[in-house]
Amino acid sequence: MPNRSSTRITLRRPDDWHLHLRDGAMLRAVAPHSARDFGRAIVMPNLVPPVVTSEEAAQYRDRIRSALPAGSRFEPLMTLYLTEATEPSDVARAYMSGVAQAVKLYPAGATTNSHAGVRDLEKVRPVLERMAEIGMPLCVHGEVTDPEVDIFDREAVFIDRVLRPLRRRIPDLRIVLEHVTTQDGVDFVRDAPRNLAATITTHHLVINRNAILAGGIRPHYYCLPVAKRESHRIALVQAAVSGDERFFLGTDSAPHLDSAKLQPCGCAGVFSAPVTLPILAEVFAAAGALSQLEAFASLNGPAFYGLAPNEERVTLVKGEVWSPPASIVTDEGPVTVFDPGFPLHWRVEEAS
Ligand SMILES: NC(=O)N[C@@H](CC(=O)O)C(=O)O
Ligand SMILES: [Zn+2]
Ligand SMILES: [Zn+2]
Repeated sequence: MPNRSSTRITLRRPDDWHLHLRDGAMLRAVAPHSARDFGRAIVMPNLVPPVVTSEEAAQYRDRIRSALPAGSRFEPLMTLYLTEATEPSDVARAYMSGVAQAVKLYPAGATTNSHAGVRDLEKVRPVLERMAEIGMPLCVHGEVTDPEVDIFDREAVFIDRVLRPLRRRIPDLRIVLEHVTTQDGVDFVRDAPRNLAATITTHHLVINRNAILAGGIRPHYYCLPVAKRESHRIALVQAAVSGDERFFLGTDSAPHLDSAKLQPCGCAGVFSAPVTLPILAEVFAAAGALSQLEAFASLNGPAFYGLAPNEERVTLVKGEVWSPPASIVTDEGPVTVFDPGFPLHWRVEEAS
């Protein structure tokens, strides 16, 4: 058990329940960073073109495995990108055969590579009903795309316009509200039955919207859903450290080349995989809740997905302040690593 006052904590190896690994050169550059610290990850399907069918998911899983360091035991858990043409039978086959653990709902236009997503939820109702029957989770990017809705309100409006009606129509559907960013989202999950959960990212536990906009514009803090005001960040920290099994880590580590972020219209995404565990240790320690880190990062996620926690352990050690690399290199250029804006004392102890 993690010891509250100690300078070392040992946990079951954490998993990442929302991760973007991309493909090609980017995949090869980022996969080892997740594989070093995490046991498993739910891998997002928003490639170009997206990972829609069970066959595409199986092929993508092979490409991920080939990008892992030799001997790595990291396990990619695959998701299918829900389109209005998705076949219920293909989804069920992917789940039953273990090729995919979940289906991902992107409202068309809500985020990076979401244009092939869903415009009319009625069209995918047969898929969702089938998923409810077999217990397959639906991961949801929870933002409306209505341009009339203020970007800071898109999650709260999505909950009222889309999630509440969906819960009434298909109450048995298991849902993960991905990268929850608001008090509204936290309350919605807390008040719901146990078949609804939420992931919380590393960066939304650390930054509020000032990080993006105050004192100069900082594209590396721009992601979707966009960070909200401080009271929402505090609500997320409280949910994460509460031990409530419906909240668990999904880093949403979403690498983009610096050349794509640093544009007049830069893309959304924060790359946090290499620094997530040290940052989480700081956040949980500051909240006096190091003892809850294992529940958030290593236990609650597998419980929701019906999997056992990892047998392996990792140890985090508190010591001198250290500086993580500001960026990583890929064959196509650098990718900036999330800077939490505070010093890091914790490190993952290297296996001896
Ligand atoms: N979170 C982001 O800002 N971006 C993600 C997409 C997503 O998770 O919405 C990406 O793929 O870049
Ligand atoms: Zn998303
Ligand atoms: Zn994401």
